[in-house]
Amino acid sequence: MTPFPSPDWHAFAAPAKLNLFLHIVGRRTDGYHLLQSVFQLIDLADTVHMRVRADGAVVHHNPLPGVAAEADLTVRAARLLQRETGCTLGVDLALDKRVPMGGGLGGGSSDAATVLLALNRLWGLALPRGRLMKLGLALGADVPFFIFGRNAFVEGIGERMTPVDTQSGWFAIVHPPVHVPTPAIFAAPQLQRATPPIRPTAIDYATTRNDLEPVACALFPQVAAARDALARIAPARMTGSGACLFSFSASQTEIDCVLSRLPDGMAAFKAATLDQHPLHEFAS
Ligand SMILES: C[C@@](CO)(OP(=O)(O)O)[C@H](O)COP(=O)(O)OP(=O)(O)OC[C@H]1O[C@@H](n2ccc(N)nc2=O)[C@H](O)[C@@H]1O
Ligand SMILES: Nc1ncnc2c1ncn2[C@@H]1O[C@H](COP(=O)(O)OP(=O)(O)O)[C@@H](O)[C@H]1O
Repeated sequence: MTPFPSPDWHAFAAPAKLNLFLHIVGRRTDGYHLLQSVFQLIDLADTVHMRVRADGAVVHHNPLPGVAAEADLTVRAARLLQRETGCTLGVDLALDKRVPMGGGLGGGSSDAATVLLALNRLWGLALPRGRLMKLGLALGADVPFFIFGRNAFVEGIGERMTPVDTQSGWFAIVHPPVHVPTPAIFAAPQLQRATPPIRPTAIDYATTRNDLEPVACALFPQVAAARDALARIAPARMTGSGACLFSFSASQTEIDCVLSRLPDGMAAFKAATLDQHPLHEFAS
């Protein structure tokens, strides 16, 4: 449902992602960690509502609790695009937030990517996809993936992409009641930082893992408890730097069964794989 039912407003999806595995394979001289990961788009999505303004203003109509309008990645993405292109148009923004924040599901990055892709069209900029991806990296390491718009083997800090075919299916996603700060996970002395690099490949759950998971579980008992609860029922893995955990199956019935067996009161939901970002055609 659009909060602003008017023909001038347009609604765009911003899907979440899961990291099917995440290996830390090294560190850059600036301290940022080099990763290898398969990023999977899922059908859980925010909706970003936008209306073009002629006066150049960027106005956020419903800021998120705890995130000032100017700090919101949607506003930052629109302003970055104005600076880079000299575009004199502006935009009204409103968000239907469905992707849990700080869950390792990339919701904020996806909102930013959707703004870049949609304004590329609404402002008539026609920037190539590669240029939008470079711009996006300045907003967050996950943004280039969403602009790339296909499931991918991702390297570097998130800027190198190889498309991969992933298996279609369903996820049970458990959301422990804790905010995991990404910097604390990357700064932990016990983090495994030298996993041998692998070649871009289809996901093999048996030979891959999330290197950030043992650290998040050690520092945040709620993550460990949720992982253990899910792992008692089905294979469980953390996404990103946490806090969410997931389990995959090609069978929706099996995932419904997993969800029904979780302990009462544990926040969890179902999501399906996506093959492609809904706005993939907005850049070429
Ligand atoms: C690990 C991932 C996988 O998708 O996790 P999620 O954010 O989805 O959980 C991302 O790459 C997260 O990247 P990004 O979202 O940019 O991380 P930020 O919160 O900006 O990073 C906070 C801090 O973590 C450290 N950091 C982050 C990413 C990285 N590749 N190496 C790092 O060392 C840096 O110290 C950075 O200042
Ligand atoms: N539009 C947005 N949606 C979500 N978070 C945002 C947004 N803009 C800025 N943020 C900030 O980014 C942080 C990380 O958000 P999110 O992308 O949801 O998590 P993660 O990086 O764990 O996947 C939030 O805690 C919030 O402070």
